[in-house]
Amino acid sequence: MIEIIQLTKSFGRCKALDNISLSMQQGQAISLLGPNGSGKTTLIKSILGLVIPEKGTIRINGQAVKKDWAYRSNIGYMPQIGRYPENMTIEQVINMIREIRRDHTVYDEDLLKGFGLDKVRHKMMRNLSGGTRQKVSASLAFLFSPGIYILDEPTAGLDPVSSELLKDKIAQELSRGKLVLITSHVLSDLEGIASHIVYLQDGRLMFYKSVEALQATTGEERLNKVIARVMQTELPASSYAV
Ligand SMILES: Nc1ncnc2c1ncn2[C@@H]1O[C@H](COP(=O)(O)OP(=O)(O)OP(=O)(O)O)[C@@H](O)[C@H]1O
Repeated sequence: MIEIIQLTKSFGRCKALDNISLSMQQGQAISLLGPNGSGKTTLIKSILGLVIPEKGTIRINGQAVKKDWAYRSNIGYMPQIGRYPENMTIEQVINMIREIRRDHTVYDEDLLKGFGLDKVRHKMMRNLSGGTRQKVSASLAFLFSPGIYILDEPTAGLDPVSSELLKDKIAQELSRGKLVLITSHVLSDLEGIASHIVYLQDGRLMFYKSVEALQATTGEERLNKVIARVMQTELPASSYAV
């Protein structure tokens, strides 16, 4: 469970997050949406402790995250752009991460094998295509079966078959009661996965609602139509809440 209470983060005069409060539960797939620069990555990085907010509280499973980084071992993070030592092979990178996470002895290698990375494990990271690099990032995020997944544009650069494989894996983890926080500008990629939508704009929370509720109020079925309809409508302040 992730609780965010009155979170504010500024970069100079730019308020990247403005008094954000959210509560996300296990078994939910929360899709973080909003235009470029609306604060999505800043919110994700705040949860991961990679950005330090000037105000507010973040609690993971009831524990405030300030200064205690142990909580991060329960989060599988797939960054927008994965950065790895370029002179290492895929296998060396995976082994290095396994070594860092020595506490784990059981691995979820579904994606690693499904993407066929075991067959190209001797390839140098510097020689990988963008999509293969994404596959490495996805495989690492899922390797330790965490309780929480934070996936930043996970399907960007993946071919359709790999994208479906990843979506199936996300659905499987959701059925096991995991919490998934996911950003994507491709709404069709979130179809059938997202249970809730968080919409940010200029660092502010515009709304946080279940997909079911949004479908009911807009009368639309498909996610891109739902969001388009919501954005056309002037939302009253009362509908911003969960
Ligand atoms: N390290 C930083 N230094 C200065 N400004 C930053 C920094 N990181 C983010 N910002 C600013 O904070 C705002 C929110 O950025 P953020 O990356 O969170 O947006 P986003 O919603 O993830 O965008 P995108 O959809 O393009 O990935 C932007 O105005 C951005 O320029």
